[in-house]
Amino acid sequence: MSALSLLRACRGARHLIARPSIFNQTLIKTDVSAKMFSVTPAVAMQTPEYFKARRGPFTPDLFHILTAEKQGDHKMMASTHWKIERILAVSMLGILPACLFVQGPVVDFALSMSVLMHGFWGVDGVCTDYIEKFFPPIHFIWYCVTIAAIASILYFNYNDVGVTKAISMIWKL
Ligand code: HEM
Repeated sequence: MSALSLLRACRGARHLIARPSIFNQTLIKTDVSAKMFSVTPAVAMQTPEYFKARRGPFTPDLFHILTAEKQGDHKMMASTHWKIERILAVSMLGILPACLFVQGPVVDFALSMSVLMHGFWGVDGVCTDYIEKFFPPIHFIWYCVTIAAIASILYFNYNDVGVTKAISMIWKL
């Protein structure tokens, strides 16, 4: 019964697609309401400069000069970086379940590095998109945290049971 009602509702909505004039009217209405509720230039001017979206061109700061960013001297194309991130994410689909069945130094290393690098790039992107503007040293802090995490996990893998064994030990508790 409910399926029938849904079909009827869809049939009723078909005229919306068949009659573009409906959309024109909607557009006109939207335009009117946009004018009614639009922010007046006086109010817009009150928005502090600091909170406005940055569109560039950017003045390179020390961090970008050191990393040769934004000077036409990129070490890697952004698209190549994007592809590497996705290849890693897809390979994690195999690495994570593999840890359930195989344990040892190779899997320990693969699991640690893939999760760390994936997490690093993920949070780094979040920092660039949302935090850097309000707190510029965030990348420096995040790099330090990541280096410390990599050093700690490698130390644990070489000098202790390794991450896969540790996870299975915790699981057995
Ligand atoms: C097999 C497991 C996983 C797969 C296939 C996967 C896949 C992905 C993909 C494709 C993205 C990019 C999304 C986008 O750009 O819109 C992403 C983002 C992210 N992932 Fe994973 N991921 C996995 C596990 C993990 C784990 C274990 C962590 C934690 C260390 C993690 C942390 C993140 C973070 C922080 C982001 C960025 C989120 C954002 O941009 O809002 N992921 N993941």
